[in-house]
Amino acid sequence: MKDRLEAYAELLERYAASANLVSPKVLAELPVHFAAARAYGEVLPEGVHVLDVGSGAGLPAIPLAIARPDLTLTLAERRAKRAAFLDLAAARLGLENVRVYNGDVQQWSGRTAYVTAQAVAPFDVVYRLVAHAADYPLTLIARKGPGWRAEAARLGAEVFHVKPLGSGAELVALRLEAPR
Ligand SMILES: C[S@@+](CC[C@H](N)C(=O)[O-])C[C@H]1O[C@@H](n2cnc3c(N)ncnc32)[C@H](O)[C@@H]1O
Repeated sequence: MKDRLEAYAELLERYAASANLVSPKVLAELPVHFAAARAYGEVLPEGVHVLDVGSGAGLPAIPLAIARPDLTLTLAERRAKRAAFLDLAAARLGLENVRVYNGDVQQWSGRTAYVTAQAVAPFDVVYRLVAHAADYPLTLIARKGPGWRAEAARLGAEVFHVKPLGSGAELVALRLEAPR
């Protein structure tokens, strides 16, 4: 069977323009994005559920689901064409650990203690989107550029993991022990 990451990259290339998925720049840098997605996995314990907010074309959630079949992931994406692509990708890649929620994550009715959100909003804004669904301690993970420390401070969250990803980006994980 073809490598699943390679198959995902081919799907992205095929549907990127028609479904308005990702820019040509992201397509050209896919190996960097796949490496970043693996870094999320380093923070996540065995067997947990993860809510990925604003999954877009599936970064980091699809490569993460491929690398970590022990995780169960909900991919929340409000744009219908992107959600349809996520459904298609999960089916073609045989990702039984992926569920797609097509809607605003503020209406998602599940519960979770692990949230990822890449290129969606500052940490404190993402927290407000998911607070209704949070189990505590709650872990928030994102790839960030400069400025994230102010976001963490606004939230009063503990920063427990920072990993440089190159080009000034860092993988950052925050923990909230109780609701804000
Ligand atoms: C800039 S894209 C980033 C996509 C992907 N995470 C990435 O890193 O390439 C942000 C995505 O978040 C989605 N989004 C923003 N707010 C959302 C919400 N409240 N509920 C669900 N999806 C949301 C948008 O539709 C968009 O597809």
